[in-house]
Amino acid sequence: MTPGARVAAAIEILDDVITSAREGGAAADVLIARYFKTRRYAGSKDRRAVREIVYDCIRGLDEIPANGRAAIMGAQPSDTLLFTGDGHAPAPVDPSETPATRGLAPQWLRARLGERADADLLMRAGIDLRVNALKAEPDQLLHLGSRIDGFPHALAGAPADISRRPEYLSGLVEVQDRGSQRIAAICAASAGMTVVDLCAGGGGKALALAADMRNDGVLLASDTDWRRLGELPARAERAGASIIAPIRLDPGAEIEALAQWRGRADIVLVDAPCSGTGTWRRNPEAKWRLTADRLSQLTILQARLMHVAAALVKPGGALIYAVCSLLPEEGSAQADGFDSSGFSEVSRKLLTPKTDGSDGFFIARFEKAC
Ligand SMILES: C[S@@+](CC[C@H](N)C(=O)[O-])C[C@H]1O[C@@H](n2cnc3c(N)ncnc32)[C@H](O)[C@@H]1O
Repeated sequence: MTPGARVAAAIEILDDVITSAREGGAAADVLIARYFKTRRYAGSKDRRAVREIVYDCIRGLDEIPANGRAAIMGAQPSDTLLFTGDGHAPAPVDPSETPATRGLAPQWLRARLGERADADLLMRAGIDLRVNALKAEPDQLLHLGSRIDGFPHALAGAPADISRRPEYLSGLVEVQDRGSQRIAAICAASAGMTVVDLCAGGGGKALALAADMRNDGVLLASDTDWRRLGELPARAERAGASIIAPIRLDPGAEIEALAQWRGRADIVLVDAPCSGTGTWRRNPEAKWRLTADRLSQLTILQARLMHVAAALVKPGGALIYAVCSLLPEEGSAQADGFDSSGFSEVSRKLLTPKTDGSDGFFIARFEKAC
């Protein structure tokens, strides 16, 4: 592909990314893969170059742009020189066209993030691994990454093809951001406990908890997204995690499904559904998908799930609340508003890409009086 053809391809993909962000469609990664599936003439260098243009545009613009051309004109003005109309290059710029504006995120979100609206939120992230303590020790796997101070199971800088490597396929390592590993550490699960991972999704944290429990005890992994939960058994098998019991929930009827565990859990993790503002390094277009309405629905759900979780904790047990968000309404305000009687907050932590090299997370631990 010529440089002009690459930019034209990026424009087409950006048009799709923009429509998809407006309509709640597929993520940018999926759209890029879909685009190239039907364009076999594009080599790996072309794909990489186009992908980079697309992501640089998404990272570099504040509000959702009018279209792909405006995105390139705003974020990569030098590429506008390739708008020549020759061959497969984009048509020349029309004087009526306005470039999109550069910036971190839409204005309303920047205002809510306040001082946390930092460029590091959108920097490219490396791949962190969690060494699966059920099967291996970090020192055996230093060829896959380097150790990170303060994260006993983590390796940083894993190769991009990690999911095809034998160490991954045989469950010695999981791909897991160090921030997620910190959440599991704050849970402090250990052998023999009863642990509930209330919002388990595909089980990333549940697998870390199973390793901390040394496969001894009861570990319930529940979620309302049955498809995501359905990924867990195969992942657990690969990791050798034998104590995870998936539980399908229906929204609004979580307590009923978990009734037999009321007041019995040593630890309940609420890895709550959230805006994902802490994961923009990996999904930068999420900044264009979030609306104030969606955010307020999420905060209502988060508060309700903390309430559900509180009912499951036994005297002397703990509730850990976590979100991959840096918005105060999903983090500190939720912790401040949690008023279940008998609980007291024992720690809270904000992880950010800038200070911790992790995705952005808010994590609070509450303990129930004995
Ligand atoms: C941040 S994700 C969890 C990620 C997961 N813990 C992991 O480590 O991979 C939040 C999850 O909450 C789930 N969720 C949404 N509403 C829920 C509800 N009412 N009860 C339980 N889980 C819910 C979503 O389906 C989603 O999987």
